[in-house]
Amino acid sequence: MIKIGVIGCGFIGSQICMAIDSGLVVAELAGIFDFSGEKVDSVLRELKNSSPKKVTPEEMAKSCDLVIECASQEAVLKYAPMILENGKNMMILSAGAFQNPDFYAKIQKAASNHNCKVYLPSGAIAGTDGLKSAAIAGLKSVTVTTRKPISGLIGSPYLTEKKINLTDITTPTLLFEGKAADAVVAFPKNVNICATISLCGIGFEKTVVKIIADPTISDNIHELEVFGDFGHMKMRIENKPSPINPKTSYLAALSAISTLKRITDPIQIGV
Ligand SMILES: NC(=O)C1=CN([C@@H]2O[C@H](COP(=O)(O)OP(=O)(O)OC[C@H]3O[C@@H](n4cnc5c(N)ncnc54)[C@H](OP(=O)(O)O)[C@@H]3O)[C@@H](O)[C@H]2O)C=CC1
Ligand SMILES: O=C([O-])CC(=O)C(=O)O
Repeated sequence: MIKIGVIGCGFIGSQICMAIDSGLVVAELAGIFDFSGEKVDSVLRELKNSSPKKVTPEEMAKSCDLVIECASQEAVLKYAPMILENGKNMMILSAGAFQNPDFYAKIQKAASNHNCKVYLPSGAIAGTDGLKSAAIAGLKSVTVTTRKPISGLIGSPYLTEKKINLTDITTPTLLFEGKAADAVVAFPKNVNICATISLCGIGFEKTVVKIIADPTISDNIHELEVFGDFGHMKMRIENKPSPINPKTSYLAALSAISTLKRITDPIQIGV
């Protein structure tokens, strides 16, 4: 059975651990890690059938077959090269780390040299299948518009930098419009989806991102609009936020679990 290590025991990490523990994903939960010992202990208390070890990412890189990052872009930068150089596969949720082209190239080289795979789930969006197919023929434009309630945007570095006080916002307000490369740095915990879209489509420099703070909604709403030789595509998704981390949509955790099932299931269905 494939041995899994999980870095990050917040919303997505805990959902992944529970999916393995319940048998929904047939794998061994071998190791878990988080900055916070309390979050690790909280996951351990929930588990009924698994007894993962509390280990460091360095130890996971030796003892696990697949390490799942569901922590932060910093965690990807810090641990992904080392894990791949140990010949271990990875799943990465904090896809915004790939906005740095040198880092992307480093990861590509490490995975290729060590014969391992890096899986990026579609996360909190839909439409990556169509976008990837459309990109083969050439794309004219890709635009992502993200609307989040105030609670889902708190703490973003861009707000501090621009001295934007979210409590002053009483109507839907465009906070950011620019390229995906800047969006994933300005809102590192909010628009990792834009990194995934960039990688499937026309890249971080050409993908246009709009981020709207909307005090009138309770869902995380993402819209994708693509023009290209294939035609025109529109996708809109209204995501329920996680009850424990309102920045993150429930679908992001489900997508990670679905990707894990695709990796571990002997029968592959669909894309
Ligand atoms: N690809 C996609 O579509 C999506 C990606 N995401 C991204 O996935 C990641 C996980 O999301 P979620 O579970 O909701 O996040 P949470 O904040 O709920 O959990 C992340 C946990 O990882 C910890 N952590 C962060 N950095 C490190 C590190 N370097 N080493 C060890 N632990 C670390 C955090 O600690 P602390 O709180 O102390 O920082 C926290 O306990 C985030 O980066 C998020 O932005 C989320 C939604 C969609
Ligand atoms: O979960 C979401 O709605 C999107 C998100 O936070 C991200 O892409 O980082």
